[in-house]
Amino acid sequence: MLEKQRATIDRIDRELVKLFEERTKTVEEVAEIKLENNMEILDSGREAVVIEKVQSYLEDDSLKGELADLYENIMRISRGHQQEWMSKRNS
Ligand SMILES: O=C(O)C(=O)C[C@]1(C(=O)O)C=C[C@@H](O)C=C1
Repeated sequence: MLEKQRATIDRIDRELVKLFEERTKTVEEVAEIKLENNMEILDSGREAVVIEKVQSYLEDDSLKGELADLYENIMRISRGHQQEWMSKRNS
C-alpha cells in the first residue's frame, strides 16, 4: 500500500544524509576558522539570513514555518557539533 511512497522517502533520505554529511564537514572548516580567530560559534545574524534564504527557495510558502523549524534545528545541531569538534581539537 505505501511501498511506492516509502521507496521515494528512502531515496530522498539517502540524498539528505549525503548533504547533511557534506554540510557538517563544511561546518567543521567553519569551526576551525572560528577557533583560530577567537570567534563565537553562535552568529544569530547569519542564522536569520540562512532561514530567510532557504525560505525564499520554497515553491510552497505554506511550508515557511516548518522550514524555519527544520533550520533552527539543523543550526542548533551544527553549533553542538562545532562545540564538540573544538573540544576534541583542544584536548
Ligand atoms: O556560518 C557560521 O558562522 C556557522 O557557524 C554555521 C552556522 C550554520 O550551521 O549554518 C552555525 C552556527 C552559526 O550560528 C551560524 C551558522
